Amino acid sequence: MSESAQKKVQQLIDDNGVVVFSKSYCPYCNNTKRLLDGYGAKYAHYELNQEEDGSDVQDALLKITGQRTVPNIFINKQHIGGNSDFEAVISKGKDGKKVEELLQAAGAI
Ligand SMILES: N[C@@H](CCC(=O)N[C@@H](CS)C(=O)NCC(=O)O)C(=O)O
Repeated sequence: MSESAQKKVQQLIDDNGVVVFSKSYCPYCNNTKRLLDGYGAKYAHYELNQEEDGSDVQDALLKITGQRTVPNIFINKQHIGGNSDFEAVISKGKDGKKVEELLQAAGAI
């Protein structure tokens, strides 16, 4: 597992209020982006199928989050999970906060 890929992942998480590790052809990823767009949220996305280090980054994500599938979503440096996890946050909130509050705290809206 590449140490630089792990650093890349951490940097993207640290530098962006919301980050979506994604694959451009993935319908779940597109749904997550559509939902974020619906809130008018700013987010970074890293398309693993379009980056040379995409498979190293995917391995790093597995190590860091225990999740290999995309989308792999972080809000305010907190791991959210995949699209279905994000949908659950939208309907139920997380740690007593609504999704809008989480996005606001992240500086995304
Ligand atoms: N339940 C997951 C499903 C995500 C999923 O199945 N993503 C596919 C791509 S569309 C995936 O990551 N496949 C493995 C891979 O691309 O390495 C979610 O809601 O995010």
